[in-house]
Amino acid sequence: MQSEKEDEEDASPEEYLALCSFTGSDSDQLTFSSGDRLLVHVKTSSDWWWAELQGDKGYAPACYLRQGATEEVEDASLEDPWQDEEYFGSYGTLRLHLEMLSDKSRTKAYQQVVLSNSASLRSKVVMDLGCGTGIISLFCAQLAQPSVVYAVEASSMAEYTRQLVKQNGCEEVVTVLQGRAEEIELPEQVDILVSEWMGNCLLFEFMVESVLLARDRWLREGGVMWPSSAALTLVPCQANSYFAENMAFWERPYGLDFTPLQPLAQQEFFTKPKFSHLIEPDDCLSTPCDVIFLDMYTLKVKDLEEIEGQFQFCVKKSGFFHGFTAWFTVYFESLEAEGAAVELNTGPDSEPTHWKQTLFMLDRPVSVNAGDSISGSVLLRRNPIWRRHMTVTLHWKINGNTQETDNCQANILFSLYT
Ligand SMILES: N=C(N)NCC[C@H]1O[C@@H](n2cnc3c(N)ncnc32)[C@H](O)[C@@H]1O
Repeated sequence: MQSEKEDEEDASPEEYLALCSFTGSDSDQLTFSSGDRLLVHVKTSSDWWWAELQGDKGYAPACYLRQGATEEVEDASLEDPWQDEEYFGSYGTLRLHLEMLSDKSRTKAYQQVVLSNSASLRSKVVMDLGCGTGIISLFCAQLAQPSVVYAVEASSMAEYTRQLVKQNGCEEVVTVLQGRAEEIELPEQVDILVSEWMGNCLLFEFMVESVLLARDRWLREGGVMWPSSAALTLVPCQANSYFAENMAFWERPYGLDFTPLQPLAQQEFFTKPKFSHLIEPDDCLSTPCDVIFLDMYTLKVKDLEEIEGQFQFCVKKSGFFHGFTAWFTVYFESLEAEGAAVELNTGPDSEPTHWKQTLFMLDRPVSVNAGDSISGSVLLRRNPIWRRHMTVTLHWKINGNTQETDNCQANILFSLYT
């Protein structure tokens, strides 16, 4: 591999600054510290570059590198690391709100939460964080009798939300406040903090940070968080059609041999997550398992920097191990002592949601047999500069139960940003 890269290397490599430390997870990945200056020889893909540090060469994650001198990094901090203009700009138009409102599983789950707790919501003070068009606040006013709902929305959608509240006769109960939840002032503490904050792989967008800051500032002692907890679920899976469409395709297109393009296809298509993947239950090679659990009462903002979960899967049927699929479930505890929780499960056994699932492909498929074990860990690491982004690193190892399965292991790193 190194020799291939060497003859691809351009004459004038570019100098990049490491914005944070990275530990390479196998022989062809570089390890470097924040502040190191790397020479980038080949930008092999949008996510991985072939670089050099003090004579060592290997792949480096592009999102960790920034071109130019140190003062540029200070400039980076002057740029908005939350990219709020773009982020809240996107929520100022209807496209994303239409997608969320059209998602019946998601929206009806919140409606069910309000409905099944309507008696206990009487006279309560509610905060709907990131209310968007105000749908959850309108459910509260329509299906229960809270004393007030503070509907907080940072984007320009807030002015329309006010109109919707009036249009639906809820202005007595619902007060719309435009601003970031962590910056606005409320006249009182709240009994319930409800929010629909989940992004791809649960955490992408990191709106959850705003929810935690608002919890610490506005949720009264003994108040309720909706969702109350969240779980990220993982399963090793086959992805035959995705693999066929993006890799096998190059075997004999129109009777020609295009296989020299397969390494390019692997880099271009399989080194980034596939959002909105719909896994068939049959594609699961094992029983899915929750690898990360978040308690919304105890979770702290600093915990979000790195969240790690372990897994151990027993392969239940032979097939091709193409990758891992991830999804999440959030739970809404009942306001009544013995009441049943409501859950919103975005996995393959539930009605599809707009999040669907996320597929992480291996560099190359491994054939596995029933009884083999796939163990390892998943690490969600928040981007130290771009605060709505994160990387997902999957370390995995196969212990074959039979001679046929070659015992192998690898680590794959993915960057989650649009
Ligand atoms: N992944 C999601 N559920 N995104 C929903 C995001 C909704 O919450 C709004 N929002 C996100 N963060 C905040 C915040 N800190 N303060 C107020 N509104 C917010 C955003 O404008 C959009 O209407």
